[in-house]
Amino acid sequence: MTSVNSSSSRVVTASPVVVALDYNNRDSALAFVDRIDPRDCRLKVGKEMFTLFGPQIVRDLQQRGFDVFLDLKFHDIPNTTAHAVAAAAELGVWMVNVHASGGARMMTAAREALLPFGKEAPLLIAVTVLTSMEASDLADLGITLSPADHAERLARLTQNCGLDGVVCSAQEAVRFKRELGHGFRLVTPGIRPQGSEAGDQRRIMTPQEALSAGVDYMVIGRPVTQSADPAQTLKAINASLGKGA
Ligand SMILES: O=C(O)c1cc(=O)[nH]c(=O)n1[C@@H]1O[C@H](COP(=O)(O)O)[C@@H](O)[C@H]1O
Repeated sequence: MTSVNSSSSRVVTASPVVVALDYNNRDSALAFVDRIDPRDCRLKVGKEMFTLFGPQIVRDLQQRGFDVFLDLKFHDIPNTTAHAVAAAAELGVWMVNVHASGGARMMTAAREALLPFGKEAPLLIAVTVLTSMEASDLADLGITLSPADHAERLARLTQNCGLDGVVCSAQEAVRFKRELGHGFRLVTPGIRPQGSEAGDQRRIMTPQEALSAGVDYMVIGRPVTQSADPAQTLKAINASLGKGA
């Protein structure tokens, strides 16, 4: 089920897939994007591409009809973070994120910065514990909770600050949906379609497992970007989820 937003070329997709565009070459990134359909996924632009190519790469993707998740994981004093989030909203991105460990005042300032944008405001989510971190990394920071317990603590803080959801591990999805309610969005990396390489991801789930666990948006990078036929790979993932275009 798809519809085109009449005010722009933006296409609204029913797919929960967000393709991570991790490219260091603009032409390669756009060549990939031109092979896929905005009815089949949204796109994530992270620190590498945004640092190399700036806001124009976001506009280039939007002009092709894609919703963009601007994954810059802001973490700063409340005033600076609020202005950065407002700048992302000015750019018209679909989703933007901050680090929950920036604390309640920072997250509240970020949320309040989006109020003037009304219904046009991007979804505002927070990163809990990066999937690359394990208990010993948290212990180095003086945090004695397990990664899952610390992630839940940060997710609760995020919810109390009125944000829309969190980035977390798909392994935490069942617990978070139970504890935080259905409306609180969960965005998860570490998703691998059956038969694709895990690469450096450790605790992986298939798209179907992630959907069953309650994940709202699944970030998938290399299994799609390095596929010989990315459009077909995306269609197969969406079909496996019952979310075909
Ligand atoms: O914030 C992220 O997107 C992110 C958080 C995290 O904890 N783990 C993680 O893998 N990611 C990102 O998710 C994407 C996963 O890409 P693939 O491993 O290629 O599917 C990459 O852009 C990662 O930077």
